[in-house]
Amino acid sequence: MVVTKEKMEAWLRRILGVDKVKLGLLDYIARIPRVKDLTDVASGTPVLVRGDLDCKPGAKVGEGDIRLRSMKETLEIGRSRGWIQVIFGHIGRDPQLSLDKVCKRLGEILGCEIKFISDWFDPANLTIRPELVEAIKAAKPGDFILLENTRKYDIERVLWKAKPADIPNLAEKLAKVANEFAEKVARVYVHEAFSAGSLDTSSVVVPAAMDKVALGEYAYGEFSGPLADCLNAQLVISSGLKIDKLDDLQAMIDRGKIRWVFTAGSLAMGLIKAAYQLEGKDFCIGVQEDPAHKDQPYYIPPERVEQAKKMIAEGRQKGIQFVMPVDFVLQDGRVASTLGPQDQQFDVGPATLDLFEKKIGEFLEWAKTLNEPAIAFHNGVFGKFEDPRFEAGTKRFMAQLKRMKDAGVRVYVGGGEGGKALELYGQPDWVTHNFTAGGTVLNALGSEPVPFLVALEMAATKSF
Ligand SMILES: Nc1ncnc2c1ncn2[C@@H]1O[C@H](COP(=O)(O)OP(=O)(O)OP(=O)(O)O)[C@@H](O)[C@H]1O
Ligand SMILES: O=C(O)[C@H](O)COP(=O)(O)O
Repeated sequence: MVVTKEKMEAWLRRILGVDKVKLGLLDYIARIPRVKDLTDVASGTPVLVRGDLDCKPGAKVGEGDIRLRSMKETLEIGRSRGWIQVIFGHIGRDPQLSLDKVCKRLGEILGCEIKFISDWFDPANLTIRPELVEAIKAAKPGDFILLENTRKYDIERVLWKAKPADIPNLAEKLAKVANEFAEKVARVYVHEAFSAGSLDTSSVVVPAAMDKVALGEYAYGEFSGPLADCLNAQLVISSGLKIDKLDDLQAMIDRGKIRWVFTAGSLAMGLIKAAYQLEGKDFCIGVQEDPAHKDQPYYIPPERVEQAKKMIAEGRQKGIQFVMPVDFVLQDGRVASTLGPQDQQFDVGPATLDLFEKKIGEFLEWAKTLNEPAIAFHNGVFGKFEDPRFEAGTKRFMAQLKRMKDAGVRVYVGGGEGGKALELYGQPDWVTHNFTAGGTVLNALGSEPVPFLVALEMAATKSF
């Protein structure tokens, strides 16, 4: 389908959330076909696969390549059907980063040579280079081609900071890019990049021009299995650096199942301040509330404290327990239960961990009263854990995940930094499932839809 500028404007309004459609995660999953459903795509057909390539393969297969292995089932389905699969995707945020090592490792996983195209796009004319067109022509059924880092080209990143007012300017260029892919690369598109939650052109624009789209088997399995289960979590541990995770927490609470909220990390300071203010008192959160730090990721503006107050007040009325830190490790390593205006917290203190352990015990008692296993979702880290001075909170709490799992709770870790912490301080079997993505998981459970699901749903239902 050729995408006009007007169609692309409508498409971008949905992608950027200007036009909203109220769909839940399960609606998206029901409306998007799976790769298994593409039974009428003939052998020899080129198929674009948006891959989960953002990883650092270690010395041998199995090391640092879980995202590549997660694509195997989908790629094998395509190979068995004789498709010519053109895999593309990003690595990191630096446009200079190369996928050459990823290409080699993917070849090892699939047991074949993968043709690597290092320069496949002409950014001056927004066209696909002849090298790629020739490579597709020369490919045999079942072959794989892998394209260099999509973020090498500026057009991949134009939507990251786009505002609604930019849509008319961007629509023509992005329509051209989508049409180039459909004309010169493939008209069938498979998304097997569970972690690609950003507004990359490859995953949120290219599907617009495709005749057929589908979700890969791994992505489908993650959404319809563990993520669908997390929608019913009764306990959430919301931690990390940035206060905007409050929106996601609110969305989880609004779904109505949450009964216990544990919070830690720098974002918890906003909730602590809010809880004090609800009692007519105040609590200094140090530099995190100092407007001189307003450009820092840990800054908590007054409106976020107001938002937290409303969340706590309404939540308590519904019977939700909010469990918050009571002591902190400060910038110089001091442990304190209060902060001065120049202080910054970088970890929770030992009294907090004692409190959290006691409260997990209470949760487990409460969970025994349910007719089915309880569900817990853990996101983020309790402090700046990469620095050994501030790792104790994140490290010690990992044992509570195991404790819950051992007691029969289904325990999920939302990838990202929390997932890294589990790998560092725990064992994979301490939890029911550790997601291979952070941002996508929070989007799926939180306040904003997953951008690539919005794109795939529009492309599948031709509703734009
Ligand atoms: N006081 C703090 N509390 C929590 N994290 C902090 C703090 N200070 C610095 N950080 C750092 O911020 C990062 C975590 O931030 P954040 O939770 O926003 O990350 P994320 O990548 O979104 O994580 P996730 O994907 O698990 O949600 C970690 O690298 C952590 O070390
Ligand atoms: O590592 C990730 O979480 C994904 O590859 C997404 O990366 P991004 O946050 O750079 O879009």
